[in-house]
Amino acid sequence: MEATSTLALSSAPAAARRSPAKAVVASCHLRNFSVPAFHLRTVRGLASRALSSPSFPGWRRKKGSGLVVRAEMFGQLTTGLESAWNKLRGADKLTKDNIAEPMRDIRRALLEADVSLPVVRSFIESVTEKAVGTDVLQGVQPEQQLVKVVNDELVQLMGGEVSDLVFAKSGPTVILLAGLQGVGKTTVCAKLAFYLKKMGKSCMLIAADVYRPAAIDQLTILGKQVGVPVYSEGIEEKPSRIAKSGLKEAKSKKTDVVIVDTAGRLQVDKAMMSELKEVKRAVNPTEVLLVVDAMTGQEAASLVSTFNAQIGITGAILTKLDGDSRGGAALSIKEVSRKPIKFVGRGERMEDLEPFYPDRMAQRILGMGDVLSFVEKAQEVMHQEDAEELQKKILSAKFNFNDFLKQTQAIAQMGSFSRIIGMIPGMNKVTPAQIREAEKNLKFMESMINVMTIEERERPEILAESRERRRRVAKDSGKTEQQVQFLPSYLITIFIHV
Ligand SMILES: Nc1nc2c(ncn2[C@@H]2O[C@H](COP(=O)(O)OP(=O)(O)OP(=O)(O)O)[C@@H](O)[C@H]2O)c(=O)[nH]1
Repeated sequence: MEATSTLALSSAPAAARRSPAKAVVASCHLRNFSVPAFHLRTVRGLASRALSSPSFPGWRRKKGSGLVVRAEMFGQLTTGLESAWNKLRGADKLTKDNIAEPMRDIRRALLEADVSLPVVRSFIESVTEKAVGTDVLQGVQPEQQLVKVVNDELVQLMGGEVSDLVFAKSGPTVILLAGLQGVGKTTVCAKLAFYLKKMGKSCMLIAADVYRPAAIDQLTILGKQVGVPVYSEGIEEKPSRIAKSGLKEAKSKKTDVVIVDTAGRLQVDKAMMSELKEVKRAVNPTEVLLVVDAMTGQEAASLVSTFNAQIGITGAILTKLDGDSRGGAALSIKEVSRKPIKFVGRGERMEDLEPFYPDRMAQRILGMGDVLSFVEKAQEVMHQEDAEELQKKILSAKFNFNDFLKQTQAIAQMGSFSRIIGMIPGMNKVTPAQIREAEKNLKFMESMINVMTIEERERPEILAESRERRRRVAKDSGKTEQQVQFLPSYLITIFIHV
């Protein structure tokens, strides 16, 4: 089954102007509607800019199809998993037999994503065991049920809960960063300081990478950029001594958090490990975090294991996730090394470091917002036949004002607008202010529709043809004629194909 739900977004051009997320989503769907060229150009122009903005890493124009875009972070894995769900279409429950083929697809998708083989094996075993014999929820299709099991297992695989930074009970919290060359360690130092500053902590960076003078300069520049002092003694002193003196200074200044940048090597070697051990002994860190590059796939997971075995670490920071279309590192690290991913880097800007949320990551891998809850909610308030009828109407461009009202009423029954927006893929960047604005716009549109005749509601085109009708609607609803004129084009509907 293809459960389709629609959400009418009012004033798409205005909303798109404020939010790149809306611009992109609206532009994806605009092509199905007859909207005035003026609006089309506005939204497409905005979407085009949004696509090149850092908020949309991995989003691309699809060749030859205008502005239709899709998220490519983990895109390969997402596509692979989709083929598994598709194979279950039409089934009425999950059985050992009918999930065999979808499970093969999932296995292949995970291996192609560069997830390590033992992890894939245990994952498949656990999903199969949980999927077969689970009672399919009332109103949820078997393929949805499998998505839910896979989602839950992915969350577990990536550690279940968010793994927060640990802070020292007294004195400065010391975070020691380690990692191979070029993985983004120095950048992470500054990003982390920026993040902690936003939490209200005072920070100091210590430049203990003495082999690459440029690293000290880089840290100094980044420190300035984020407004955090950088302690350095040049390249003559031993890293452990620099770290120790830096910590002493941080203590005297009552700094909350000290972040130590260490030297990277091209590969793991004895000298690097013994130097790290020495620095660790000198500053007794609260957190030892290994910075790994997401693009190295399962190799990143084995590096975390190696560093943990040799120096003892508390977690990992996964950088360059914005360029990772496979996902093997994010999926393998916890399972292989038993150490959690604490943060992920998703771009070069200082803002592009965030805590690692296994649940959000799983949803992203599955290419969905909180789709399952959305489907459950939608099915509570919308009959299957209605949904299919509506889908046909939309596809044949016969969506009228009555359908629109029916949809807004169904949406109102599903809960608050903000909660529903949060469940929709791609809409998680919409702010509360934008949601309030959308709610206001919906009411604005409803007030115009409420004063229309039955015929006008059923055939929006007669409004477009008759100035007299538009004037009457404007007068009765207290709006301007121009606002009524644009009403049909505001009915830009977002499809959610589940
Ligand atoms: N796209 C993207 N680039 C990143 C990310 N993190 C770091 N980079 C870039 O990766 C490059 C290397 O980062 P550095 O911070 O210099 O790496 P390093 O590990 O300190 O390197 P060494 O000092 O040589 O060991 C820089 O160009 C960063 O801007 C990220 O999350 N996404």
